Amino acid sequence: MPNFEEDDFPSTPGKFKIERSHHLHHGFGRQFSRVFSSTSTMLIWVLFLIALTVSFLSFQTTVHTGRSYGYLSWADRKWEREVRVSAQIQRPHGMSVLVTGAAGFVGSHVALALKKRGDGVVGIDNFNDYYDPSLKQARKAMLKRHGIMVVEGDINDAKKLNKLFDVVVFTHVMHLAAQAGVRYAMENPHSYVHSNIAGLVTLLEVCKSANPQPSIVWASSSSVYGLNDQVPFSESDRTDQPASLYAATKKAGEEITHTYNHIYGLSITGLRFFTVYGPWGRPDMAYFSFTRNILQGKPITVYRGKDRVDLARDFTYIDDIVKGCLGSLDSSGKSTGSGGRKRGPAPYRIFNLGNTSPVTVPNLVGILEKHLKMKAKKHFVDMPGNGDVPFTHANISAAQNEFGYKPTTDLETGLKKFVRWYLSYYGYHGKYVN
Ligand SMILES: O=C(O)[C@H]1O[C@H](OP(=O)(O)OP(=O)(O)OC[C@H]2O[C@@H](n3ccc(=O)[nH]c3=O)[C@H](O)[C@@H]2O)[C@H](O)[C@@H](O)[C@H]1O
Repeated sequence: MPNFEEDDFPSTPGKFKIERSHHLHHGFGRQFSRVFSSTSTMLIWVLFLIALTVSFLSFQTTVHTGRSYGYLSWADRKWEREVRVSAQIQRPHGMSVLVTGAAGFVGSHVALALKKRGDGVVGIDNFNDYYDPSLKQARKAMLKRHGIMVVEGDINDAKKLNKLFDVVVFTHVMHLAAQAGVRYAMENPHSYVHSNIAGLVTLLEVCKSANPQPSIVWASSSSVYGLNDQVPFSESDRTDQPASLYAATKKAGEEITHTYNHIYGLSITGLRFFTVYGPWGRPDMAYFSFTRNILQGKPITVYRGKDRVDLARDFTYIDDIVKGCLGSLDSSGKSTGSGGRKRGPAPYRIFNLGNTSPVTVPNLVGILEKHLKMKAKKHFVDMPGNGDVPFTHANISAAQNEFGYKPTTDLETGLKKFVRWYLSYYGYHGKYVN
């Protein structure tokens, strides 16, 4: 691994540098004022020290980026070669795609689908421990077997992102790295700001300065509809009443990407995913944790809405979502800017990617019981006021018209595939399941 793989980076940009120079100047300043009485001598020494500090810092930067003086270690070269190979396009008119969150659920599926059809793919993921990182490592290993490299790094790390853009001319960015989960936002609000706001801005800054600029497709969320009660949810419906901080950060993402489209000419497509599920899924989601608990004989908590009305979700199978992502990339149109300047208007699009047939949570449990051949121990509780919404239901006609999006997997079929994967992945033979 080259050094920059292990580098720390400030999550508040500039903070580290400011403190460092402050310390240097004050500490040395006090010492020298004792030694030199003449003001002019001291001034010369101060100037000399500033020059020395500046040249030292620029040398450090050179060593880290390996750019300005042609310095490149063997490890850097090997890493760059791996990145280039992973990004190689293997079909006519193919694309080279940077997939953020590539070790995540949707990211790993999209990366694989792109690679399989001959596109170049490089992934980046911070492998955080929001849920079991070993599942992320397993997805990474699976991608590696298919020739896809996943770089370990955070989207707040502009240096690492710039390095990737130096090595590869990315035509597209599929931005799926995010802090997911609706209810966890009450526990750890800052992680949502860190990834979904600050990380997004860092990524957009890098993309806007890239030459040529890539087209960007990114994951928004059905949760932006919040308390909207128009059914089914259309892209033109109200999205200014979020029910969770997660939803609010995704909505903010839609506004932020709009400004980058408007000012810099970046081509932007936001996809509002509706409760995506399937093999290699996220352990924090209901269908996944219910499966685990049912198999372990543990109770599950089923939330109920006002007046004991069942909650419902427009559960959408991963393969349908992948088709929607690829369709969005293929139809995204080009960014128009270069060198950080807009040259003309670029596409700005938002699409729902749902299944168009909501299913209640008790029905979801019933399907799982059938596939697992086991009964769930259900505890019904009133929906806590923690960001949940009573139902979701997508109108998908915009995506259908634009790139032929048409989901084909119902919940019964999709959960059967999920259960098969779950049992095989966790080696379940009637014993303890992790
Ligand atoms: O579409 C999205 O944009 C979001 O989809 C997903 O959120 P949700 O639709 O809330 O999925 P999920 O947690 O599986 O709960 C499903 C149902 O089970 C109910 N639920 C949940 C947990 C529980 O213990 N009991 C329960 O009844 C719960 O009340 C709900 O009715 C993603 O996680 C999120 O990251 C985001 O992408």
